[in-house]
Order: sequence, then structure tokens, then C-alpha cells
Amino acid sequence: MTVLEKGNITIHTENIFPIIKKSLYTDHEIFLRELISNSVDAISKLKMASLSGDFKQEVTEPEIVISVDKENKTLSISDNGIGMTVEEVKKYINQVAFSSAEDFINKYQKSANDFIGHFGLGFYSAFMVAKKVEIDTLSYQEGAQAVHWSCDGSPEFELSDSSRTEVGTTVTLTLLDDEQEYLEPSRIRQLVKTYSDFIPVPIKFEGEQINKQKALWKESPQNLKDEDYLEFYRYLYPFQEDPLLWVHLNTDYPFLLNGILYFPKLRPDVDVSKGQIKLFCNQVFVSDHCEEIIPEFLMPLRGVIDSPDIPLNVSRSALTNHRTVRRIADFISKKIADRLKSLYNENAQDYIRCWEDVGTFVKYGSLKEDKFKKQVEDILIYRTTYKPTENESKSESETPKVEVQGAEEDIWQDVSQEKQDSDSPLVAIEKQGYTTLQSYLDRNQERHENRVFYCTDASTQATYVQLYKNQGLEVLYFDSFIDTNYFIPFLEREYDKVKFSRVDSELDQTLLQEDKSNEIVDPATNKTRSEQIKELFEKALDNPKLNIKTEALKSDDPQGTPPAMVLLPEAMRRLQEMTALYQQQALAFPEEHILMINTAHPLIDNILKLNQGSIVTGSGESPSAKMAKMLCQHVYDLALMSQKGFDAQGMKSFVERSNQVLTHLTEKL
Ligand SMILES: Nc1ncnc2c1ncn2[C@@H]1O[C@H](COP(=O)(O)OP(=O)(O)OP(=O)(O)O)[C@@H](O)[C@H]1O
Repeated sequence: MTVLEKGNITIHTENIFPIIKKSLYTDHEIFLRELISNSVDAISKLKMASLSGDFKQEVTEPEIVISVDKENKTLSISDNGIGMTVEEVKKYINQVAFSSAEDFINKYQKSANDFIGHFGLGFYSAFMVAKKVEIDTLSYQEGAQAVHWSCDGSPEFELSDSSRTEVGTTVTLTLLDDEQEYLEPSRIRQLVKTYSDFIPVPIKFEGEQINKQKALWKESPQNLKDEDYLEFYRYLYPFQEDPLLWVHLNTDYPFLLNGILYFPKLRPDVDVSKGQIKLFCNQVFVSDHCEEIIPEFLMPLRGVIDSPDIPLNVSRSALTNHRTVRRIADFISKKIADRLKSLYNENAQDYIRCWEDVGTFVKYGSLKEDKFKKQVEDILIYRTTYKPTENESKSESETPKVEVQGAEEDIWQDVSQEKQDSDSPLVAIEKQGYTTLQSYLDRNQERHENRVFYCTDASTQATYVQLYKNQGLEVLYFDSFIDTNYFIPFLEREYDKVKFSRVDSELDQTLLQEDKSNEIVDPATNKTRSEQIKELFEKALDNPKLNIKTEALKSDDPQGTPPAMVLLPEAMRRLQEMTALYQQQALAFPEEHILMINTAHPLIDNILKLNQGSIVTGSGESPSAKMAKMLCQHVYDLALMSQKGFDAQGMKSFVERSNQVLTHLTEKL
């Protein structure tokens, strides 16, 4: 071996190697990604040289081969790429690689751990794990001399002849004593799978290819079937439920970006604030913490974003304000909105199927970003009690105002489609039991202008909803966790004249009989029947915090209405909900609430009569007064039960009292 040259690497920071070894401590493993990426670059450069006719020999199948030698403690990465001449080694390794290393280290020292995946550390990252690095390379150029370069981690290097005969490069690392893990085959496989799984060159290790290679996001969406997307999702997120829908991102102007984003089924045990989107740069994995790039409200999405235009060597804080990054974020939001709009327009059934989970993203996004809100406001839908009749569904006026950006303003192609169906999208949505807020307001303008009746729990509020439905009033379901505390107040700000009332907050006038039973029945006390009922219940229940009111519910069949209802005034209930939320406590049922007695119900009438017919005997209550009291309690229990159900104690006393009432009743038979 002839030593061609010995020399010093041109760097200005004296102690660059100790810094590489120590400062970048946490991310040592990325050296393999960097070396593999260099090999991929070298392979594609050779391909170009061959295409342009610069390289006349036959190009062999490109491949990268990794091998370990446990005895000598070496790990080597070999490629059949373009190789380097002596001059190139001097220039690219001794000068370029190390001066860019110096730049990076200087930046890095200021804000350690602030870089996304320490991307582009380059060749010198090998020194994080190696005490000696050797390069054995032969350039593709005719007559090139094979070169051997070696450096032991000091700024000194040695260049010598090499006996290499194949065009390409082998980088061999003699690992440091505490970096021996990289001799383990399982570790190598894991690193390749994490970082280099999708690079377009086969990586061979122990005689087999260990990377998947096919980066689905780089393919044209036209050539892909649903099953391809699902299979890819299952590969990225094994043992997870299939996603609801996905968006294939594909643009080359004003930045290059490819990706596939999936809407997963939202599960309560998944922390949605932790991003699950994988960031790639030219098919090389960079990080799965890309909070700075993806708009926050899209964090629960999964999938891949690949863009060489995301600056990866700036600090995370600088990324957030970076112009390209902001444009990328806008682009992604818009694409998501477009995808949802096209689904809304094309397939009401699928849109609704996804809505339960996707709706939460969309609502959250609308709260967070005004731009996104504007894109999706016409496709926010709510489950409703409204059922369109045949005539209505044909109506032309139901055509929705789905806003589609004009082509000139839109630098990204729009995906809105011509409608094939005879029904307008809104009609199709309404046939499936959903509606938009605007449609609700328009439909109910005459009966209750600017008021929205809603229900947050279909089972506990079923009695109330039924009452509204019986009187032909439409109720919307707002039952996602985001609705009560955030989204309804948000909608009230957006539609500033509109007020939302939960079905159990107060009863709308349309539900009540106008001429209340105000006939005077007791000339002695001058009390109306309603006042007598109120008094009877107040005495029987003996709870000063309970506000008892009387109303007559409108109905063709009073037996079909509830005898009493518990009401929680809207403002008071919301305040309690907010307080519970901020104090992170479970929401307790408020002690102060309204018990509304339905004076039109026959049971209330019977209880009143039972009480009035009682004969006071000696010291105690008459049996019928006792019974009336018990029944009042029972009516209250039933009202509570249909509002919130019981806790253990409540259930126990309810069952006990029910048994007593039944016993008393059967005694009389
Ligand atoms: N396997 C290889 N085959 C051929 N040339 C290589 C190889 N590895 C490195 N080089 C040369 O050395 C140069 C410096 O490599 P280095 O990894 O430090 O930086 P880079 O690849 O240019 O950029 P990055 O910092 O993004 O990795 C490369 O640009 C390339 O010219």
C-alpha cells in the first residue's frame, strides 16, 4: 500500500470530534441513516452519469450491502454508486464534509436537542460511534485510481492506494467500545426499518433485502387502489383499526411535497396531542415529531409527509415561523378540507359514517383556525330528529352553498366534483338523519327563530327529546366531548343572534298549554290548583334548594307526557360544567335545580285528589296523605331518573320506595 498523503482536515473548531462524540449523544443511531443516504445519492448519481452517456460500462443492479464483523468490531456500508477519485475524497470528505460539520456543530451547540431528527449530519456523524472510519472507493471515471482513506477521529487523515476493482464505495467503521450494539444484527435491522425502509435502493444484510422499498406516497394516486392505502396503513401502524379515510398529497409547486394522511378512528386511550405523522425527506425517515409543520388540530392524523423543502437544519422554534413551513401547513389543511368536501358532495352515507370521528377533528380545526373554518363551515353536520318528507327532498332550495375556491386563486388543484346524484348533497345528508346548522335555522325560522334545541345524551335526555318531537320541534344532537364546553359557545359567537338551549334547560312556550289551570278552586285560601300542587310537592319533598314550578304540558294524550321533569337552566348548567372542567372534577348533579310538575298529567291530578281526600286522624297523617307524599317523592324520583339516572344510594332508596308504594297500593285491593 502506497501512502498518497497524510494531512490535517481543514477545520477551525479545534475540538470538533469530541463534540461530535459527546454532544450529539442522544441521536447516535442516525449515523447509519446518513451513510445509507450518501450511498443512495451515489447510486443515483451513477445512474444519471450512465443516462447522460458519461458512464459507458453496464450499470449493475444498484444495491447497498451492510455487513458486520464482530471479531474486528467493524460495521461496513457498501454501495455500487458513483465512487470518488482521490481529488474528490480530498475535496468532499476532507473539506466539504468537515466544514459543514463545523457549521452544524456551531449551530447545534447553541440549541442542543432543538433540531428535528438531526437531519443531514452527513458523513462525519460516523464519528459518533466509531474510533476509526475508513473509506474504500473507486470512481466511475475512466482510469480512476481506487483510494483508501482513513481517519482515527483526530483531525488527521491518511490517503493511500486501494486494491478495489468495483466502482463504488465502502465505508467501514471500527466501533467505539461503548457502541458495540451496532454489531448486533437485530439492531441493524431495526435501524434500517426505522430510517431507511422506503429508500428506493435495496439494502442487503445477511444475504437478504431488509428494507421495504416501495414508498406508496411517491406513487401516483391514479395507480393506487383502496387496498393499497389500507395495506400501507397496516404496515405503518400494525394492530390498529383501519382508518376511516385518507388524503393523498401530491404537489411540486410552490414546494415539493408528497404524503398520505389518514384519519384514524379516534380512541379514548390514544393521546391525540402526540403526533403520529412520520416526517420523511426524500424517503428517508426524519422524525415523528413534526408538531411544527402539521397544524395542531391535525395532530391526530396519521401517515407520512415527505418534503425536501422543509428546512431540517434550523431549530424547531425557527421552523414554526418559516415561510415554507407555514405554506405547507396551509396546503395540508386545505387538502384535508377539500377531501372532506368532496366526500360530502359525493357520498352522504360515507361522510356520515366517518363523521362521528372526523367531525371532532373538523370541529376542533374550526375552533383553532379561521382559514380552515371557512373551508369547512358548510359541511359541519349534526344528527337531528328532523325527517324530510318526499316533497321537501325534491325541493330546489335545499341546494347547499358548498363554497369552492375559484381556480385562479387556487394554486393547488381543486377536487370538487360534479354531482351525479339527483339529490343535492344536503338532501342526501338529511335523508340520513343529519343536517347543517343553517338548514336547521332556515327550517325552524317561523316557529323559533334563532333558537336551537339540542341534546347531549340520547339516552338520559330521551324523555325530553320525545316531548319536543311530539310537538313537532326539531332537536339536534351535540354529543361529542368537544361540543358542550367548546363548540356550542363557538357557534354562538359565530352566529351571534342564535341561542342554544339544551332540551332539559327550560321548556319552550310551544310545549306548554297557554291557559294554565288557574281557576280558583279553594275559596277559603284563594289558591289555584297549580298553587295547591306546588304546595303539596314542596311539603312532601321538603328540600329548600329545589325550585318547584308548575306547567301544563301540551299534548293530545296527557298520559304520554311525563308527570314531572327536572330542568337545569342553561346558563347555570354551563357555568357548572366549565367549573368542573377547569377544576378537573367530575360534573356533579347540581343540588339546585327545577322540578317542573306537569299539572295536565292525570297522575298529578290523582295525587292532589288523594291528598285532599285525606282525613286527618288524631296525631299523625292520614294513610292517603302519607300515600300522596310518597307518590310525590316517587314522581320526583322518576323525573330525576329520566334526567340523569341514579347513583348507588339514589337507586337503593328508589327501589325501596317503589316497593313501599306498591305494597300500599296492593293493600287497598
Ligand atoms: N458513499 C459515497 N459515495 C460517493 N460519494 C460520497 C459517499 N459518501 C459521501 N460522499 C461524498 O462526500 C460528500 C460529503 O458527504 P456528507 O454526507 O458529509 O454531505 P452531503 O451528503 O453532501 O450532505 P448531507 O449533509 O445532507 O449528508 C458528498 O456530497 C459526496 O460527494
